[in-house]
Amino acid sequence: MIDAEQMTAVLAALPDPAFLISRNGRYVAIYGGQDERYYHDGSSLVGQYISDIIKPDKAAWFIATIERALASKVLLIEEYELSNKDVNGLPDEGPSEPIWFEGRIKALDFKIDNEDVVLWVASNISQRHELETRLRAQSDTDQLTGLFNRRRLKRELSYHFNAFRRHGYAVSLLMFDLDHLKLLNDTCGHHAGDSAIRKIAQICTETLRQTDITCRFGGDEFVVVLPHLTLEHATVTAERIRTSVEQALLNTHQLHTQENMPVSISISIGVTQISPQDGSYEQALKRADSALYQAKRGGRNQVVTA
Ligand SMILES: Nc1nc2c(ncn2[C@@H]2O[C@H](COP(=O)(O)OP(=O)(O)OP(=O)(O)O)[C@@H](O)[C@H]2O)c(=O)[nH]1
Repeated sequence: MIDAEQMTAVLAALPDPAFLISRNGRYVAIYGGQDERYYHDGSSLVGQYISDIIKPDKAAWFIATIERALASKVLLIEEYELSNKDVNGLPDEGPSEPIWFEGRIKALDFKIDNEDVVLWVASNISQRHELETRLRAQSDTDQLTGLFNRRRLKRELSYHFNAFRRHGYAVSLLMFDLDHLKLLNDTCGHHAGDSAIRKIAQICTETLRQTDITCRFGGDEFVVVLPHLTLEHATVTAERIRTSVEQALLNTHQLHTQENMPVSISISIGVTQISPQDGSYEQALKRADSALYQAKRGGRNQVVTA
């Protein structure tokens, strides 16, 4: 049988810190979590109250989570970020960066010092969290340009379409496509085509606001979502992008049509605004696509509004 002394040693050896915390946020006890590569020594917390040592917004979340665990009696699993700078009195020894924790919180079915208590095990998941963040960013990003990809565009469009319906703010869309990219590829090679695509992405990033959402829709097609921009202003923005591209790519390559007419790389743009008649964002996208088609038919290197 394990004796009391051994039990104390077992609790001290727990790889992750395990806190006993009362309903009103008092640290009743702490066991384990003694590896300074992963954790700060929390022994100074015992007897102190969360509300006295943790910043108010985070403290409120801890107390609400404890209440939830006590009310539900089920195991709660929560992810949160905490730095030793967020907690008064913790030593500097330990990780220098904020830590991402997975908290596993369970109500105990007995009281300590006449108070309801939860067991809160806090595991350092910073490495896993960083990997997840990186993978999520990669799965949303177009590799050639670093812009958002089509998958992320759908999420953004869905969000702004719903926000438009709820709050009624203007949301405009640009859809544009390079002119004569096939000719550029065929004449100067695929690398030249790639670098034209990248240049256009760079112009968008430099021209647009941080809150605008630029995506490579596929191939040589791009979509930009412009929240809080009316059709009129979106058209001005589209024209600005078109002229910037025209100036940046003018005469960069000697291209000629089959009829030996000189051509330069430019973009054609369709512009539209989400309207109350749209049943889905796809309808607005289709409208932008039709406007883009009109721009191509009208001779390319132009903006058409729908
Ligand atoms: N270099 C390069 N070319 C691409 C990429 N994605 C698509 N393309 C090429 O872009 C061309 C797009 O086709 P279109 O839009 O019909 O051709 P276009 O010459 O731009 O003609 P217009 O749009 O009518 O002006 C195709 O030749 C594709 O192979 C890419 O990532 N890099």
